[in-house]
Amino acid sequence: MVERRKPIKVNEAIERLMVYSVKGNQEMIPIEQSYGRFLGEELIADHDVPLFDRSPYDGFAIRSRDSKNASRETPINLEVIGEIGAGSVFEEPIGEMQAVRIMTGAQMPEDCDAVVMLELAKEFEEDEKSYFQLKRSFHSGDNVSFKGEDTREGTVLAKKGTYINPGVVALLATFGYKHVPVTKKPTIGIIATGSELLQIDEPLQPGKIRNSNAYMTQAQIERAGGQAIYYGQFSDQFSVCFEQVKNALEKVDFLITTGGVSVGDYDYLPEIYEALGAKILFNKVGMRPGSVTTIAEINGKLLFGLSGNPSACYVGLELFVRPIIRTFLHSSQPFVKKEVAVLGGDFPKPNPFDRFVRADLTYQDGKLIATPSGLDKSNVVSSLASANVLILLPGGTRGYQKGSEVKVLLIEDQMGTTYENFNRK
Ligand SMILES: Nc1nc2c(c(=O)[nH]1)N[C@H]1C(S)=C(S)[C@@H](COP(=O)(O)OP(=O)(O)OC[C@H]3O[C@@H](n4cnc5c(N)ncnc54)[C@H](O)[C@@H]3O)O[C@H]1N2
Ligand code: MOO
Ligand SMILES: [Mg+2]
Repeated sequence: MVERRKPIKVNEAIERLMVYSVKGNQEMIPIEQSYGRFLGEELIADHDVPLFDRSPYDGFAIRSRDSKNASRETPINLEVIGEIGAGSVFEEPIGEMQAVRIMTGAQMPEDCDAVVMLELAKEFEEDEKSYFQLKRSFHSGDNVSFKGEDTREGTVLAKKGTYINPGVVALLATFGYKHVPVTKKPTIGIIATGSELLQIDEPLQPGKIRNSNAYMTQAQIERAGGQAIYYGQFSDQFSVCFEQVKNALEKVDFLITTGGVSVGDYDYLPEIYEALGAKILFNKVGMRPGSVTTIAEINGKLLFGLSGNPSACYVGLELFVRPIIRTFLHSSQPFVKKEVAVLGGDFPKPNPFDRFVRADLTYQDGKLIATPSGLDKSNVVSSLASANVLILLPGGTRGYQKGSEVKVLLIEDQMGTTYENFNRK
């Protein structure tokens, strides 16, 4: 008699799993390699930015009070006594009706408090001295970029666990991080099981398929911020797979297997968990695809038994492995971001389980439109390539019509969300 498994809800599965999430340690890496990593420490401004008042324009630094009476009818002439390019400092005193030619980014001379753009100054020479004519008055602070206006010393600019995007890289450079503290990537082993699997470069043979899951999961792990270690593909033999799983488990932070997790004659993963003495957290989830996703724990280490079916494997990884990777990286938003979209095509298939439909998200007239990206079967691989979201269709309905409001999971987004937001109905 085949084993009857009792499905649990997706959120219940996530909650059981997250009990075993762990957080990683820090390492220092060169800033050039920091893009796409996760901050290992809070980023706090240790000085004001800018550190000095500076000119935001090419122009003339003036003492605003000298311009008080300037107007179209009564223009004034200011003498230009020097010039400063960005990176230089003008230290001489500036007297009444005097100005300094100043370039964008240069530090304001101490005696000046406003900048006249070059376009407003009519320059001329007289008695070998330089002057410009000005036809309007300026207030103190006009056209000055002030010390600390960008950010103040002591401000927390990014939390530990923040995804390092190019903007964060700019901040790191601004504060002198030649080396950046990041969290070490978790190592995630991958083992593909299946006697039908061909190596990627083998010619096709009757009854056999190429192993796509191994490479797909490597890419997904990298997108999530982990370090994938591929341990190879193995035929459906208990002893071979058991040894591989046992050995790989010792070397990695988490282990993924694909295939062999259902109730078939050659699905050996359940026996392997038993032989290892691992605790099964769940072996059936009320979702499609990926209902067979099985997660076990041994000595605090998680073993992700993902389905062999490519789409089920893909969804299982995004829902269960990704938050574990992101939590390891100290992200406070480890879950896939959820948004509201309009369903771009009918989805008539009724389903008792929650369904995660591969879909393509586009923008039309200010709305997000999510359109299923191909055949919605768990063993399908072609609908994955153009999928940038998973449409979440709650179970227990007779299907969904085009135009319905649906929730979508943004699998290409890097910012993520909290469990509370992810779980919100
Ligand atoms: N009697 C039942 N049969 C099945 C059930 C069930 O509840 N009762 N569940 C079905 C569901 S749902 C899924 S999903 C699959 C899960 O199967 P397994 O996780 O055990 O995976 P396999 O049997 O090894 O393979 C399934 C499928 O995927 C292909 N595959 C496997 N590995 C790869 C790979 N690395 N790259 C590409 N494709 C792969 C494999 O050839 C099979 O076609 O079970 C259902 N059956
Ligand atoms: O795990 Mo299966 O994908 O529900 O078809
Ligand atoms: Mg199977």
